[in-house]
Amino acid sequence: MKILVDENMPLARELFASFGEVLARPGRSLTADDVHDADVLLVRSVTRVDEALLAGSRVRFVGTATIGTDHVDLDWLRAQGIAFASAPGCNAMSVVDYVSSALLELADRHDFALAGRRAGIVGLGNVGSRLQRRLQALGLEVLACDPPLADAGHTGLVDMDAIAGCDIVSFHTPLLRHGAHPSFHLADAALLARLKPGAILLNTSRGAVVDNAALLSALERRDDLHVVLDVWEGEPLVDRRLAARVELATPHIAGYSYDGKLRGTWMLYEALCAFLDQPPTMTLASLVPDSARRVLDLAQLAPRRALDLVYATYRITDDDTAFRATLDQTDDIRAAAFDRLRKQYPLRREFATVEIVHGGLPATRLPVGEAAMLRALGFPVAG
Ligand SMILES: NC(=O)c1ccc[n+]([C@@H]2O[C@H](COP(=O)([O-])OP(=O)(O)OC[C@H]3O[C@@H](n4cnc5c(N)ncnc54)[C@H](O)[C@@H]3O)[C@@H](O)[C@H]2O)c1
Ligand SMILES: O=C(O)[C@H](O)[C@H](O)COP(=O)(O)O
Repeated sequence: MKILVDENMPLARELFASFGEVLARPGRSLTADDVHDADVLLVRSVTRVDEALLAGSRVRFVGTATIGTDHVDLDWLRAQGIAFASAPGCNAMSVVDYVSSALLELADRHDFALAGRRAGIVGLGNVGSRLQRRLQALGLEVLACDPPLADAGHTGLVDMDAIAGCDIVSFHTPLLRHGAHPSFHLADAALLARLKPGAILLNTSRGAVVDNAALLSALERRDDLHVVLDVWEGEPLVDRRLAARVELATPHIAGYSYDGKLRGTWMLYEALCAFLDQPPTMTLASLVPDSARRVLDLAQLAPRRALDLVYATYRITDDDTAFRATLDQTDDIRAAAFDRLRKQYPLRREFATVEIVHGGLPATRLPVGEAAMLRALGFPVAG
């Protein structure tokens, strides 16, 4: 059996070699020629999977090691009887860690407290629901808008009018161009105009959920919005005028924790085992190498504010700085740099996996306030 995988998928050889020959290729430039004699195709979000790629090929199973599936023509796969699997929730905590870091950074920069602010989450699925819990733990009031969930009878949700009036608005919907609740350009000129002065807008979903041209024109007219963008219309080529006006700009790496990427590959391994009716012979925990272990030593941190605790683990400003350094290059070089930053992304562990110690020893009997702060941020603290 021939298994073609995106080269940006950690531990794919280790996981799939028992099924057959594993070939790794750059996902963005995969062609029908690369794919035609593969039996299994495993991609990430940068490969458009449709009739043009697969017609006439041997592929019987397609997996995407991502949450989003907007790059896959699911109807066509279904019509062809090609099995499909994605990785729902694989990197949701990574996005929550990213958004937490962004908000703590902006609160520090502009000297305001997050507690007591009102956050509006658009899309209360795997990411949104986990983010809701994190923000509530940090003392924010959280409203959520999710019309498909409301249609299904979920209560306590609000509409976009209520979201527009929040201090923080964060998008976590799939990119849907059709259907009852399309999300394409959900943040359009009208919604952007309704955001209150000082509002924080974050998009970590898909670039086109926010109308990028409308956002640029809003930011050219008003300087009272704080914007954090991880996803962009036209990736890998980003509008640099927009990037220049955004406070934190990153190259689609919110979900790029090591845990999130590995979990994505793992979920496809489980799905392929089920498809082939074979029991899994490995465990996810056994795949994490010792070199990926990350320790946060509280004795080496002073002061120990929430931002310091987070930055000892993940510093969003490093991603922002590295991305901005590429923006004055020619279009070709910038687009290549967007993909290179993602391919060579430094190892980042999710807060929940970091070992908390004090002076090298397991951290027991932490001051109550400190333990509560660590817990609210998602670090593994007992109690
Ligand atoms: N930047 C990144 O690295 C990164 C990482 C993970 C996910 N994502 C993106 O974030 C999206 C959300 O991830 P998820 O795991 O929470 O997905 P999910 O499918 O678990 O949840 C999406 C939620 O959005 C809701 N929704 C759908 N249309 C809506 C609309 N028009 N308005 C409001 N809500 C709507 C759905 O009902 C669902 O509850 C993914 O589809 C993916 O595109 C990006
Ligand atoms: O949908 C997802 O899971 C995320 O957007 C994911 O982080 C995308 O990463 P990529 O597939 O582009 O490597």
